[in-house]
Amino acid sequence: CPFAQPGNPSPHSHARRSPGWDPHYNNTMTPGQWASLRTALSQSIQDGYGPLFVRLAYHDAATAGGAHAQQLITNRTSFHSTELALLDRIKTNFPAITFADLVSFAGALSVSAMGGPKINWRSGRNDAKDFQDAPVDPTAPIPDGTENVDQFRAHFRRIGLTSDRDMVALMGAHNLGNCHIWKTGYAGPWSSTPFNLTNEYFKLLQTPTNYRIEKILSDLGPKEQWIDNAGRMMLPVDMVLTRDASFVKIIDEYAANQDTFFADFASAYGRLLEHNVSPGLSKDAISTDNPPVVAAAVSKPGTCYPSIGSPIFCVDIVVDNGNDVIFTVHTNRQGWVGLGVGSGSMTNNDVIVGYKGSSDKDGFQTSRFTTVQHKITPNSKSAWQQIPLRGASDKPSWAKISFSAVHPKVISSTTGLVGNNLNGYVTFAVSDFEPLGDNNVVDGVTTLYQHDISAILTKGTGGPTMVGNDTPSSSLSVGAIAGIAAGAAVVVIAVVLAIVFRRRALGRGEKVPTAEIPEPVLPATVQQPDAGWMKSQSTTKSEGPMSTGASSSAGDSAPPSFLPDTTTAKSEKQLQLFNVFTPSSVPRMNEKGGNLVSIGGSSGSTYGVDEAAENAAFEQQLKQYLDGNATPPEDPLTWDRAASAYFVMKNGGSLVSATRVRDENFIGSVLLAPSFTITDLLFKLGIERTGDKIIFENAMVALRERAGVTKQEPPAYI
Ligand code: HEM
Repeated sequence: CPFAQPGNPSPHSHARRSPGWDPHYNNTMTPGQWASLRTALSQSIQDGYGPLFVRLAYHDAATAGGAHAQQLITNRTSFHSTELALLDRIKTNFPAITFADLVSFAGALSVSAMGGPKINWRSGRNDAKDFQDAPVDPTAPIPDGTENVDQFRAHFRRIGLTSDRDMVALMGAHNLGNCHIWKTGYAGPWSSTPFNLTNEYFKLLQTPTNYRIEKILSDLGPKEQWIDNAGRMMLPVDMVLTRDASFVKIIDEYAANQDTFFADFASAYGRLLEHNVSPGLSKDAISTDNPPVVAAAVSKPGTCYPSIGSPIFCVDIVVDNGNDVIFTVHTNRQGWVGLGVGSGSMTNNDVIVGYKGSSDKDGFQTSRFTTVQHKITPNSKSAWQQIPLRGASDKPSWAKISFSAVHPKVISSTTGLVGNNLNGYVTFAVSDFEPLGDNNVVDGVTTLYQHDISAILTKGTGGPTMVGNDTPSSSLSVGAIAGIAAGAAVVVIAVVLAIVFRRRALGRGEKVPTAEIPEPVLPATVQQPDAGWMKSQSTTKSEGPMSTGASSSAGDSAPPSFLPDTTTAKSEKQLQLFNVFTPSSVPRMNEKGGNLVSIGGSSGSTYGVDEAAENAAFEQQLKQYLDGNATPPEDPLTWDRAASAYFVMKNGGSLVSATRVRDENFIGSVLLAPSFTITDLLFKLGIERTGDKIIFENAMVALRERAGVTKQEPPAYI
């Protein structure tokens, strides 16, 4: 029996194979089809799927021996759902390939496409029909990252990789990709180049003392990972490698010589992908050449800070309609953001960084959905805005915040910037310092960056130059920023942006006094729509294209206090949420119905049920709304319990799996409100740049087409 291999934890599964099992798969793909498949996959890899494919192929091989892991394939709600859904789609164009081969080939191709070695790859994997049909126990556990040395070795031995070299080399795949807090409770990338395979992972493992424990809270429970100053992480299991003399020797070897790592990786990954594969494998290797250029995916956007390492935040600066300079910050951190804008004489008082515990849970306290546009008025010397970042730690953690300042031509009365003779700089500062409770105090800045403002104005963006760097508990103050800027002997607009990490989420190993983290105020019961409130919101004038009504313009005025957790605060949050879907500036879709908001089409997992029926039901409902024959649910609070759309919003991270977003019935919520760009929405809904984003984007475009809504999209932010 080809499957009765030593270490197979469930040899009896062979006996349960259904009669239709044909271990001898005849590949009927033509060379031309292989070439087209490479092109199709390359495109997806370029879009960021590479790490997902590498991991998927590993899990498939590790659980079902390359015979199509039914655990993964049939369970479309698994955390591999994004990439599986994509492969599903690709597969329809390549009926001659088995899904097992497709999964495996995608992994192999991704390795070389992302700068890694060529994998010697052969086709011939069979598709199992169901769990029983899979030759290896498909319920074999996938390691979760907390394994000790013995468990780690045992895992690899079980899948036929017995040497320490194999194991260490394979772990080098963690140079790629990210941990996703909503999938595993861990967060962040291991390396500075998550879309390029290099030996950086091993170099980093050579100095484990650069890492400190980071506590992360999410719905998946408290986790501990390791993090360095650049925001790169290591799982506990990665660190295990540094605690075994034999592993350490190999780490040193790979760190010193990338070629050695590549050779060993190619060998080990190649064998892994053939683990337990029947003798039906073709003799000829299929080329895994044709590597696409993925560098673009890595370098976008060019304004991420720090410029190497895990992006702590990325800033887009665009000149909008000639009047505003809009700073948009994408951050993968939670907490609060403070922004100060002023002339060269900024003082601590000009920059307010606030800290008021944001919700650790889903709910209206989270501002994931908040896009704040802050306008700096012509005569203001300084202004500020503080924004609660999305507190929910169970979602992909990118948030987007926009600030806008009036064009420096206008600001010139206070800054001295005149006309197009703009040779100033915009200075950014990133901080992970901790402000003092609710006191809104700036007490440290870690990293400074400058933007050449003339580049911003003439080209729409300026490349960042790092001008200062300090340790996390830096003594550099905002005053120091102004000093550095002034020292550059140029007229300066200092934009100080401080990101305050919520201590509870990014514990830095310290316990947080509970007093600093007020619990979220969540509605105890479903609130009924408040007709009066709705009415008043719908007449609110929007301040700008990205305004949610949550913005404030400040001038030199004293900063308002933080929103208390009162009814007012709650209604403010409601407003923010509401505006996500029905910005008041948007013309009504039709006379009766207003803008389409959330559609509570389906809830729970939609995959595996009758998709066609669900889609039909959705269409029906959509039509009703558009025709004005039904009114969409108005109060966002009611979406909580009612709608799957709400899942996206409320439980977004944990439930935004591709399974859900791929189905148009699910995303009806997103709409028909043309003022929202898809890009905006992706951030609001917590959808990351890789798989989910693409699927979601496509689905939204399709939906819009059907609804006849046209909207020009700005270039993608990330
Ligand atoms: C004991 C062994 C291993 C453990 C415990 C482990 C654990 C993990 C965990 C917890 C994640 C984060 C998933 C997420 O949050 O999205 C991850 C990601 C990843 N793993 Fe592993 N892993 C192991 C071995 C491997 C191997 C052998 C490979 C491939 C050769 C691999 C490739 C990857 C890749 C590419 C990612 C990033 C995926 C993405 O960007 O979504 N891992 N791994």
